[in-house]
Amino acid sequence: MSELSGKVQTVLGLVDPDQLGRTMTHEHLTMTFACCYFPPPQGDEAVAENPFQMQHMHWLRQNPYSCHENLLLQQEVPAVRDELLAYRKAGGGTIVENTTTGIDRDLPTLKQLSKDTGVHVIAGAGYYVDCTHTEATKRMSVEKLTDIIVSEVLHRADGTDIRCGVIGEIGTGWPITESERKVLRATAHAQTQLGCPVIIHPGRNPAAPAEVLRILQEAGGDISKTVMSHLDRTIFDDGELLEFAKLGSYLEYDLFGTEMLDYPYNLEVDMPSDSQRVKTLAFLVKEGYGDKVLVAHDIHTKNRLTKYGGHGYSHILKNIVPKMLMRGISQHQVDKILIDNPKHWLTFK
Ligand SMILES: CC(=O)NCCS(=O)(=O)O
Repeated sequence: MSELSGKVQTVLGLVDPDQLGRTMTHEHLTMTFACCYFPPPQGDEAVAENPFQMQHMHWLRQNPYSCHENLLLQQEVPAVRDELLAYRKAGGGTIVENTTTGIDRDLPTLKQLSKDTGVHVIAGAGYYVDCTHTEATKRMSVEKLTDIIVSEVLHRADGTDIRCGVIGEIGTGWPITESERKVLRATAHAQTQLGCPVIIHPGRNPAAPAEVLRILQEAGGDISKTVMSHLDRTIFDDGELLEFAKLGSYLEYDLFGTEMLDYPYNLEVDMPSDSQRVKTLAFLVKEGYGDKVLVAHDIHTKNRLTKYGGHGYSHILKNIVPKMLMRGISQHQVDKILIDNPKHWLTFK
């Protein structure tokens, strides 16, 4: 049995799973999203250049990816530190920080933030989507990728003495590219060796989540210890959602706080409101999937920080939990979603 077995690995070391408390399973504390810049609507170029003014906040909420500066969350460490202190005060205990290679993972900063605030932070191993893979990454064999991912969890990552506690978010697009397929196979092989949690960013197509699980399963991955992220912008039909849920992964609704009319990466998508997200959680609980649901905000742009009038990392604890209770999700079930399910997922086998 490895020293990781039965434990959770944070950036400050191993902890007992019961220490985690309320956990957001998909956040970013420092990263760049420059890879996913989307040009502003015609005529809005001037706003995009200088958007951090009161009168532009609505524009920024509707067009978060159309302003270069908004994509540089790594410039906001002091604000994020304040947010984490507020998160603790609101009853939060742990954050899974999903920044992987390709979007500027910064482990020393994560370690310092955890030390400064007392929030447990769990870092992610592996690679984001294809457009962030370097030529060297694209040339690697599955075996080489597996060795790197295993080493980021078992030994250290990015030349630091810090170890990752989950694999992911592993980025995939739609269709899934050859390089992303290799990373998925490496993820499954590493998970087999380590017995560790895995978390996936699927492409923006309803078929994408199941296809990712198929690739992982074929490579020996443990689907019951895998989280499918971003379901709120990926699967919309209740029947399709139940079909997907049957495959056995965790079901993550992690865009709480994001309300926008036109989702630029796929205009077919109608981004749900927070009320609609809560309704879907209640549906999944009623259908017997209460042990599989996870929630988060996936903060990855500046405008979502409270400093800029955003909802911040405490939005779920402060605003969504009361709404869940109001819509008939029991306190016991809320505790499962916030405490028990993350704990079981994050504990090494
Ligand atoms: C950082 C990240 O991957 N966020 C997801 C954004 S998306 O629009 O839901 O794909």
